[in-house]
This record gives sequence, structure tokens and C-alpha cells, in this order.
Amino acid sequence: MTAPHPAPPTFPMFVSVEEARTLLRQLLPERRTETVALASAFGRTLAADLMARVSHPSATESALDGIACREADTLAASPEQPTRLRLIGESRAGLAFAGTVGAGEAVRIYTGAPLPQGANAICPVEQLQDDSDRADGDGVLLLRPASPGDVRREGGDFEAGETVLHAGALLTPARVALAAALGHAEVPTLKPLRVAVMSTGDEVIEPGQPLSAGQVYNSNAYGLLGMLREAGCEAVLLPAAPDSPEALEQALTSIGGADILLTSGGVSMGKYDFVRDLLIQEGKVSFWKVRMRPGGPAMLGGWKGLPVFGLPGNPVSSLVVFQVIVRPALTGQPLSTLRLRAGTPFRGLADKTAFWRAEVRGSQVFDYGKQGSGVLRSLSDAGALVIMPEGGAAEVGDEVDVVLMD
Ligand SMILES: Nc1nc2c(c(=O)[nH]1)N[C@H]1C(S)=C(S)[C@@H](COP(=O)(O)OP(=O)(O)OC[C@H]3O[C@@H](n4cnc5c(N)ncnc54)[C@H](O)[C@@H]3O)O[C@H]1N2
Ligand code: MOO
Repeated sequence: MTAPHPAPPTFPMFVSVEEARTLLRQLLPERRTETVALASAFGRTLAADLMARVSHPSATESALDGIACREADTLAASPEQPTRLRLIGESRAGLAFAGTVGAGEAVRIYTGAPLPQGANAICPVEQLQDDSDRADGDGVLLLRPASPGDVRREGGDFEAGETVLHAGALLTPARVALAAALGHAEVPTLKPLRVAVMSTGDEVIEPGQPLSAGQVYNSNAYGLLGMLREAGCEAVLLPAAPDSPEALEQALTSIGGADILLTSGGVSMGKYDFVRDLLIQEGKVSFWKVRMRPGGPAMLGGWKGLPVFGLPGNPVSSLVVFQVIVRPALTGQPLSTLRLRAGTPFRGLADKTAFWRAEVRGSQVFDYGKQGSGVLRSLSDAGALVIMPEGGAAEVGDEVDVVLMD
């Protein structure tokens, strides 16, 4: 007697990394917008374009402490034959010189102070000598010509009315500073996604508790919490669930108010992989298994309307899947990579994208060696992943795509 042929799955299997990202994006709720004070904007995503309310610089100004004068008067200045100019006043940041600089004249000026009428160049204090002893009033000696390059033009950074930041931009510290400079006290942002994190497994023990042989501390949840916060999400840590369908079902059902749940463990081929079983039973599986290593068993489904992303339990796998699939989908930002030269060969896999742990040294990237999915210290030590596409390979000196993990 032959065994009955198992029914084919009703969901996609062995999807690509890109397909997995797209399927996850499709399950995420429409983002609401929320206007927040700049002090709370870091890490959020901008919900609308931001226009400059003012120009920066707001006036043509000096980039250095020194004197403002006419360049043409100073072209012959040198240490051997300094040029003498007559000082007629001062321009400070916030208190401009009211007059006009004429031929042979100069005004003391400070960084950020408005350039007086008539002047078009700056000579820094380091290139000046005092010459106030003469009877014809205050003078200054220039040891080199004044430079128009040390004048910052009004609007040279951005002009009032210009759109400078675009909807969808992640508000990094530099962009929050830019929003402030544009004149915005508050900014429209996407309300952060609320993401619940739940580890599963009878062997998973909270750090701080005694550990028996065969048990493992719950490292995945803590790595994921950090990665979620870095991605601008509101992360909620749930208690770990044991390997029992009833307990797991109970834990899933009691989650309220999350936009998505990330689980770790229980999605591979084992008898006790109940995340997999419950999601299949629920009938909302978007995919199971991704053509990648590590992280192949990842699964996406739903539970009573809550999207559930099942990360594999192996510590490296869960964090790598988060970084290359979940993070880009949650933030809407593409996976950030750089091109570096391989310092060691990197092999490829025929039918999977490989993410090899690697160390960046200078402009080169080196294979970390220990590529087991349980070698958690490898992620911390190596700090980077080399992406090797399906069927690809790299020799020493070839350019490869690299993801920084720290
Ligand atoms: N016969 C097969 N076995 C396995 C396959 C396969 O294709 N065929 N895939 C392997 C791969 S790849 C991975 S990855 C793992 C993923 O399995 P699960 O998602 O079911 O994870 P578990 O079995 O529950 O745990 C795996 C491993 O990770 C440790 N773990 C689990 N949770 C945590 C946690 N929160 N913190 C730290 N470590 C955790 C757990 O103790 C296990 O050692 O399956 C392979 N097997
Ligand atoms: O691919 Mo699993 O995710 O390596 O150990």
C-alpha cells in the first residue's frame, strides 16, 4: 500500500526575501498620522513634505571670526607686505553693522554675523595683525588676501519655500535638526506601529532565573526589542509561551492592541512546532519558508485579525530575518547596504540568498567563519552580513553587498 499523497499547501512556500517583505507589507495596517513636538520626533517617519519657513542662512554672513572688507583692496596682501585697512566698526551675530564698507575699509566680524553692505570677503583673525597705533585711527594689517569663499550666502543651505524633507523620510538626528532649522516646532509623523514580541519554547528561560542543562535564556526577545525600537516601533514584550497548542492559543488570544505580533521559535519541521500548526490551522498563512540562510523556516500568517510573523527560534536566524525582511517592511525603508570588497571568498547557495556574518575592516569585508545559526556571539562580534544572491559567489577583491548590524 502506498501512503496517501499529502494535500498541497494552500499558501506560497519558499518565497524570496523580496516576496516575503512585500507580503508582510500587505498585512500591515494603514498608518495613522500624528503631529508631535520636535523633541519627540526622533526615530519616527515623516508623514508629509516639510517646506522651509525661512532661508538658511537667513542673511549673507561670515563663516569665520575676522574682518569683512572688499576683496579687491586686499589682493596684494602677504606676510612680507601686509595690506592695511581702516577699521570702521563691528558686526556681531544678532547685531549687524549699519553702515557701508568703502574702499580701504574693514569691519570686525564674527562667525554667523551679517556681512555689511559694501563688503564681499573675509580675512580670518589668524591672518591679521593689529595696527591701531597710527594717528589716523584703528587699523588692521592683512597677511593674505580676504576670501569671498568665507562668506555664506543667504539661502545657500536652503531657501524659504523650498521643500527640503520629504514624506517617508526616517527622522534621524540630522533630519530632526534640519526640521528645526526649517522652522518647524512640530512635525507630522506616522504613528509608530505597536509590535508585540513573544518567544515560544518550553526550554526558553528568562535571564536571571536558574538554568538547567537543555534550557536556554530568552535572548531573541531582547534582541528584537532593541531592533524594533531602533526601527521606530513601539515594542511590547510579552511573556514567553510554552510548547503547548492550548497555552499558545491562549497567549495569542489574549494579545490586545498590537498592530502585529512577532513570535520566535516553533515554525520549523518539529512535532512541537506549534506556532506553525496554529497558523496553518487558522488558515491565514501568507507564506511559509523563505529562500534564505539563515532564517529559512520563517512564516507569516494571522490570528483573529492580528498579523503574526513567526521568526525562527535559532538566535541568529531570528535577528537576521528581522533585519532583512521585517525591518524594511515595518519602516517602509529599503534594506540599507553598502558595497565593499571581499577580503575572503564568500560562497553562494544554489537556491537561497545567503547572509553570511562578516567583519568589516577598512574598505574590505571578511568571512567571520562560524556561520551556525546558534552562534549568537557571532552577530555581536562580526557586526555585518554579506549578502550573497542565489547562485552567486565572490572571490577576494570582488565587490559584495554588506548590511551593517550594529
Ligand atoms: N528537520 C529539520 N529541522 C530543522 C530545519 C529543517 O529545515 N528541517 N530547519 C532548521 C532551521 S534552519 C531553523 S532556523 C530552526 C528553527 O526552528 P524553530 O523556529 O522551530 O525554532 P525552535 O526549534 O523552537 O528553536 C530552535 C533553536 O533556537 C533556540 N531558541 C528558541 N527560542 C529562543 C529564544 N527566545 N532565545 C534563544 N534561543 C532560542 C532553541 O532552544 C533551539 O535551539 O529549525 C531547524 N531545524
Ligand atoms: O536557517 Mo536556520 O534559520 O539557519 O538555522
